[in-house]
Amino acid sequence: MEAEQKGNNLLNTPANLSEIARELLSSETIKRKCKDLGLQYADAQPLIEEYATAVRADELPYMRKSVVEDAMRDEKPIDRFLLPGLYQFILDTKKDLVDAPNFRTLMTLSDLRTPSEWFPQARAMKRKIIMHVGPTNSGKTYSALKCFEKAETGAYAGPLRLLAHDVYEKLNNNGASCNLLTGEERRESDNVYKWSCTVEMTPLNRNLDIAVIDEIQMISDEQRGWAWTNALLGACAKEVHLCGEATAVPLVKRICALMGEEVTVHTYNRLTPLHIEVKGNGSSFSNIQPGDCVVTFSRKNIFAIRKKIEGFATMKAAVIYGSLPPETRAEQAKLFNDPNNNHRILVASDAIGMGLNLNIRRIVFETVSKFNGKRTVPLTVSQIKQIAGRAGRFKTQYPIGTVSTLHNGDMAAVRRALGVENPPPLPSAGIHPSLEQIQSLADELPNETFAGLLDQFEQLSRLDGDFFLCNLHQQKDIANLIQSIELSLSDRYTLVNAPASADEGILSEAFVRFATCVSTGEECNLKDYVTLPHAPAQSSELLKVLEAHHKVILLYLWLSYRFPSIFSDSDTASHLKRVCEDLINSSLDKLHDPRVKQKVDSGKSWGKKQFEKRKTVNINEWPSFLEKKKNKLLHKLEERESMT
Ligand SMILES: Nc1ncnc2c1ncn2[C@@H]1O[C@H](COP(=O)(O)OP(=O)(O)OP(=O)(O)O)[C@@H](O)[C@H]1O
Repeated sequence: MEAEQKGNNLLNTPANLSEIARELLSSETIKRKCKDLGLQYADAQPLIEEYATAVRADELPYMRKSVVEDAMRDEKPIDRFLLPGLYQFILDTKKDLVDAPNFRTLMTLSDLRTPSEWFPQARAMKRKIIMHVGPTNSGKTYSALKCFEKAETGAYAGPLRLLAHDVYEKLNNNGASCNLLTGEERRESDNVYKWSCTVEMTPLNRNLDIAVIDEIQMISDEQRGWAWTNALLGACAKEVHLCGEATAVPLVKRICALMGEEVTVHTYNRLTPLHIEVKGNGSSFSNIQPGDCVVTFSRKNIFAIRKKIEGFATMKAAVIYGSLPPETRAEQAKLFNDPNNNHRILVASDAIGMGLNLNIRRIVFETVSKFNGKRTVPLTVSQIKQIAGRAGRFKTQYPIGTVSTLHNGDMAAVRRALGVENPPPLPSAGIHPSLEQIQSLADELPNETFAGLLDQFEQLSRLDGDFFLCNLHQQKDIANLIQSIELSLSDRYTLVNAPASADEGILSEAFVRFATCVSTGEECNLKDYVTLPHAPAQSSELLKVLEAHHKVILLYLWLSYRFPSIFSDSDTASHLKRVCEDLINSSLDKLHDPRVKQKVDSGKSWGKKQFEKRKTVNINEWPSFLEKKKNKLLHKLEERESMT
């Protein structure tokens, strides 16, 4: 199915713009949609050609040539991508041809060309927009946070729970009281009017002195960009400070111009020098030294590289990757940063790019390409800069950063990327359907499933060139997963936007059960769904299971704030979260044990086999499963002893 999907994407993605008319004319989706509109295909063909010509000539404000080229580079199925623009084109040029009765209503409902009007409270204010832009380690966030600290009321919005916690703790330690607001956790005190939040949780309805929106370049993120767009458009603050890459400046200026707001830009330079080595490390880990961070992009590679490095060095290596809970990442960062600890080396993915203070002497890229979900592609200039920039942090043990690669042949790509002065500006900002928009669509299309409504929304939505509709794949997958469960539209909307994915076994199983509790209104006890083992995981596969349990616990906590009477046991959930994090930490430590590593790598470990079987075992059965396994091993030992 997945292969088929990939195949289709490639088939529907032309190599260059001159081929789009041909692609549109041969598209089954376009043929079907013309029929839905009551358009004879013979009438539609010349229109499609005219539309393709207008796109190529960059004449359509709602379908800019640069945005189409970006979509082609990302291998998006171009017929579906161009469809909303085609609707608009037909409506503008030949509306008499269209006779589908509810087409016009649907088009009005999915008119997303003026997102700034969605936030009237913010539009009624006179806001100052101040951008702090510069490379990693240039002190831009530091400056914005100083203003936040001094303000009476305000919000900091960051991309990660870890960052929100960091700012919350820093401010409270400095005597500037601050609340914490993330999807999974709220710590609020009376008479405290400053919030440190994850960006999705930014309090948009409060009048504030200041809002700091961190990592503003994420406004173009395919999945989460909408949260930055909403924060930028909707923050009711007298001063809105935006920190991030300079690539965001033109887009932010265009969006602010729509609102009649001026933007002041402060540019920062790196606070510490960044030295690029002359050649790579000859494909060998023998030269890895204290303070080095080896960067690679798969979890499997991270563990394999750690094993190799520990084979050469007497030191241990800490590890950081995306699916580790942020708390564990912070714990591993602490081990690495502590000069008195033996974890003097770090093996990490690009998860180090944001949110962690790391005392890195040298970044060593093990590879300069990364799998993008479809295929392996070279790292972008921005990715290389962001990762390399983590070396050499101001006022730390290593004030001069160094960058290198494992393989000599990769040095040229790194040198080239770091030499790019002005990477291409961001093309557009993400947006996301609101509950009200989906509700109106559902009123028009009462027989449509929720995933079908999202599909319709994607196909009908009309945007201008500065905005794009964020990827709704994850939401559609969850919507399909829970389609058979009876739920109100607003509960379904909440659930599909939960921070979870439908393709992770343990998590999706728990998701269905949680959604069932929402449907029946029955109280949900987390202990019925998560039973943690008593001992750390002994293989990286079992560690993965623990990571999945951590996600289930986080999902419960997230739901406990949306459906408090159903997911009411947040104390137990918080307790289990800590236990799970401790287990993950000690598992990472256990995996240093050479005996265990050997077993894992030969693929014959006790842990791996157990995991294979565990795929069909309910998580509640883990302890008894372990017990059975232990008895079996004891029995084998007894047998062996009796033979000798
Ligand atoms: N004026 C300053 N005085 C003391 N420390 C500073 C100052 N400016 C920056 N720093 C410290 O330097 C480090 C980098 O600053 P900051 O996090 O603001 O950089 P940044 O440009 O936002 O980079 P990143 O994207 O990596 O967060 C931080 O540890 C910060 O506390």
